[in-house]
Amino acid sequence: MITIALSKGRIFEETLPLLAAAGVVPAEAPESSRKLIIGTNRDDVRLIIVRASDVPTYVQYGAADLGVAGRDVLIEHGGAGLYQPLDLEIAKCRLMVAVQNGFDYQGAVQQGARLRVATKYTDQAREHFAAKGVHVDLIKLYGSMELAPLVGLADAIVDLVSTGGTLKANDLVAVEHIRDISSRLIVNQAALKLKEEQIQPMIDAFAGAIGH
Ligand SMILES: Nc1ncnc2c1ncn2[C@@H]1O[C@H](COP(=O)(O)OP(=O)(O)OP(=O)(O)O)[C@@H](O)[C@H]1O
Ligand SMILES: O=P(O)(O)OC[C@H]1O[C@H](OP(=O)(O)OP(=O)(O)O)[C@H](O)[C@@H]1O
Repeated sequence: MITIALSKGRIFEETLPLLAAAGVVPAEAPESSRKLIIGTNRDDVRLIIVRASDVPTYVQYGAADLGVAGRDVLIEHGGAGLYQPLDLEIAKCRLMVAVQNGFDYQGAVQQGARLRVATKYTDQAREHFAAKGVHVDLIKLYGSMELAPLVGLADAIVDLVSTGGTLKANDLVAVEHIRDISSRLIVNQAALKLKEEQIQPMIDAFAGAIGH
């Protein structure tokens, strides 16, 4: 049995065509089912539905053989025990620093001000500001980062931006680009050795589907 860990929403939807290329069709959609283990048309393949940030953990410990996770999540996780054979070029976005319209970010940085930064991505934020020599107090949040500057919780946020619609709707502007993000196929290193005959063809099918 091969177990693939996916999160609901964009990762599940954007992985569907890649699964199809490997001959795998889920028996149901996670949005319309409360089931966390979803069968497929193949007796030897099942999907488990977990939080996006939990996908690397399930694969690291071998509870799933394969998974799909954003680079944002993989960097925070650290990548221990994971083989990352493919950038799937799905769920593309950018990790950025943003502030409320009118906040003089460059001025604050030049004056050496200590900034309060709210984010879910504390490791990447810490590294980014340390490299710039900017002093920050990091405030860990788990979602809706865009709210923090509006209610005085933070001067800036570090969050994902795709269309820019969420920033715009909340009167925020992006001031720095940290990195481009896309999702990767991740594989448990031990599982790849033990189940190579089943897993390698799946990696090859995914690679073919994205034109590699
Ligand atoms: N607006 C976006 N456009 C494109 N890709 C995105 C966007 N937002 C997030 N992503 C990517 O998709 C991945 C999954 O995002 P999703 O919104 O499904 O989970 P999440 O809500 O960030 O995670 P969790 O449920 O663990 O809090 C992210 O890790 C990121 O790599
Ligand atoms: O630039 P945009 O196209 O507006 O996308 C950016 C938004 O997308 C992500 O949230 P998501 O839609 O995943 O919501 P969630 O994190 O609350 O699930 C991210 O955290 C931003 O809030």
